[in-house]
Amino acid sequence: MVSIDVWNAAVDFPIFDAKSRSLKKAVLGKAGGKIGTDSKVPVIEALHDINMSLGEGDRVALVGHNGAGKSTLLRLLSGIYEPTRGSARVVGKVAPVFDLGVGMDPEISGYENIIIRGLFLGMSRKEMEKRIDDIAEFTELGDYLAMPLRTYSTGMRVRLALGVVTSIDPEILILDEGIGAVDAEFLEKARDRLNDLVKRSGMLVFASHSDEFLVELCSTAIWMDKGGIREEGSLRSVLTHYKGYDPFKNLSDETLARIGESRATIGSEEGS
Ligand SMILES: Nc1ncnc2c1ncn2[C@@H]1O[C@H](COP(=O)(O)OP(=O)(O)OP(=O)(O)O)[C@@H](O)[C@H]1O
Repeated sequence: MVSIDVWNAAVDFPIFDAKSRSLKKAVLGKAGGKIGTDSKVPVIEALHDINMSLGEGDRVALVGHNGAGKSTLLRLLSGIYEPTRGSARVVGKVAPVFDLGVGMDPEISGYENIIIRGLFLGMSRKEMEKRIDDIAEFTELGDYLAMPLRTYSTGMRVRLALGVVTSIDPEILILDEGIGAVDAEFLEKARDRLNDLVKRSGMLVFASHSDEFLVELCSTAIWMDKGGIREEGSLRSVLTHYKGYDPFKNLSDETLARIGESRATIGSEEGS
């Protein structure tokens, strides 16, 4: 069973080369965490007072303005950052997907990169070798897979990376929104694979600004604001409060049917 528990966690970034004199006059902007100037070195409070408890089957969306702390929280949950204060316990193997291109080498072939990227995401070489034909077919890259990655266009790299990411069996899948950058046509093709990936994984935490993606993949949401958790609950109600309107109302009938939602207002849920 997978689980993530976070108790009163905070993540600070001390900034050693900032001009603290001008910082003291600054007012708190809309984007970004609080910049503390009490100590000699200015400190960005990227996260504060984070408490959360996630379990098997959770599909959690992280939403919030630029600089609200979504990526920092994902890195905390992946074990890349240690909390400055408080603690975090993660049970399960984490596959962090922050940047589809991370872990790829321009000098080796597409085939070799498939294996390397799979290893980076916690798979074994044998497991990746079993999947390689399926990934190759999905990418539609043909003979290019034998060429060095540096000969690929950006879109071709994304196809390869998405092929690998959607082939793994993660216990805990941590996704940052880079995936939104993929072209629409290929995304349509990747959608079912992404959905299968999420179904196979024990837990998903996904930060994105794209409603379309969030409604496809997530059921609950956490709204991050200035480094803290402002609201948590069902995806539909949190998105409605965050956006000021119900984004589910704009979805096509086909999408609503696929995710098992109705066009009805969320009034009843609000009252519960
Ligand atoms: N490595 C770092 N060094 C210093 N400050 C950082 C670092 N990473 C993030 N921050 C700060 O932490 C705060 C939260 O940033 P974070 O990247 O987590 O936000 P986000 O919600 O993911 O934003 P976006 O939607 O723009 O990607 C911001 O104020 C940012 O300036």
